[in-house]
Amino acid sequence: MTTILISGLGLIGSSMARVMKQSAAELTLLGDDPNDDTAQFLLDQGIIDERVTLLDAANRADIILLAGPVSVIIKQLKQLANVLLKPNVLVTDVGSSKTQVMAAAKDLENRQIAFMGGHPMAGSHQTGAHAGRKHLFDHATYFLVNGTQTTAQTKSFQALLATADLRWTTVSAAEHDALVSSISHVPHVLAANLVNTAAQQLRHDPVGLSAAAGGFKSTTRIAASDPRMWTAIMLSNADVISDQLTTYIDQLKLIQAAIKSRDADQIRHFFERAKAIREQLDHDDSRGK
Ligand SMILES: NC(=O)C1=CN([C@@H]2O[C@H](COP(=O)(O)OP(=O)(O)OC[C@H]3O[C@@H](n4cnc5c(N)ncnc54)[C@H](O)[C@@H]3O)[C@@H](O)[C@H]2O)C=CC1
Ligand SMILES: O=C(O)C(=O)Cc1ccc(O)cc1
Repeated sequence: MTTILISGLGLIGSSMARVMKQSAAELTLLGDDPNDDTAQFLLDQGIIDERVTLLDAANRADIILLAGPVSVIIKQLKQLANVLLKPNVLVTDVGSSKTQVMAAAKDLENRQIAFMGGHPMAGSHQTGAHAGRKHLFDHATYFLVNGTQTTAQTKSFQALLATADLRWTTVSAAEHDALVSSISHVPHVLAANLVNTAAQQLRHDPVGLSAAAGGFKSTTRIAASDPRMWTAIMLSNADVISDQLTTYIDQLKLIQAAIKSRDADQIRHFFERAKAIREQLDHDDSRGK
């Protein structure tokens, strides 16, 4: 019997619980979340077996999965370094940035407790346990950042998520944070900025945003994500995101200059390049790469 303790039972934590419940292993799933409705909902659904608090129940767990906001994960890693744990426990997380998380795990690792950084590259702009589902992570990339875990611990964690058919990808924390800044963190800033800027420009227009077609809506879907979660992500990867925004602003100025000077070749080249790359992404997805 394997005992798993998940702290943070929102979209990601509850979806991880749902996937693990389908695994072949005999599991006891302990869940920690300050939200009473969330915990009761997951107990009623049979998704968790028992509601606990992280620090009280930590010594019962074979695997501890931290799935709260990044700021909470960082605090919890420091707290876990001061409580009694099973000697072979694996502590892991799902946070959207990794450098600060790996640094926060150092005290735990110094106590010979295994930690492995993790990040599933699937989710939604929705939050909370009701939005969670067992197919949320199907075929997604799942980043792992090696800490002090053994190969056997990595394999037993991967086996718990086998039904999701994940693309396991091991990277360093710095590689992870640069890559994910490009494909997730900066796009979130841009989506929110598109919405805020359009709303500001259209504030006196009686039709305004209500006329938006699918393009505006699909480009900005993620602007409806949880502001508190995204503030924690921004703060945890601030230098990388800020540097990439500088590059982004430089690129924006180049296309602005091309539009202003009516440079049709440069404008067309700009769109041709993006179209080819974007179509390749769809092509790769459809082939399950
Ligand atoms: N939303 C997404 O699409 C993805 C999010 N992530 C990461 O997963 C983590 C969770 O995100 P979501 O599930 O989307 O957020 P969520 O808002 O749906 O869930 C977070 C949960 O953590 C709980 N929580 C807050 N403080 C806590 C504490 N002190 N102790 C225990 N639980 C606490 C909340 O009550 C809530 O149920 C974040 O670190 C996020 O960066 C990773 C991949 C995708
Ligand atoms: O809603 C979407 O499409 C996302 O991009 C979800 C997401 C949010 C945060 C992550 O760290 C990873 C994935």
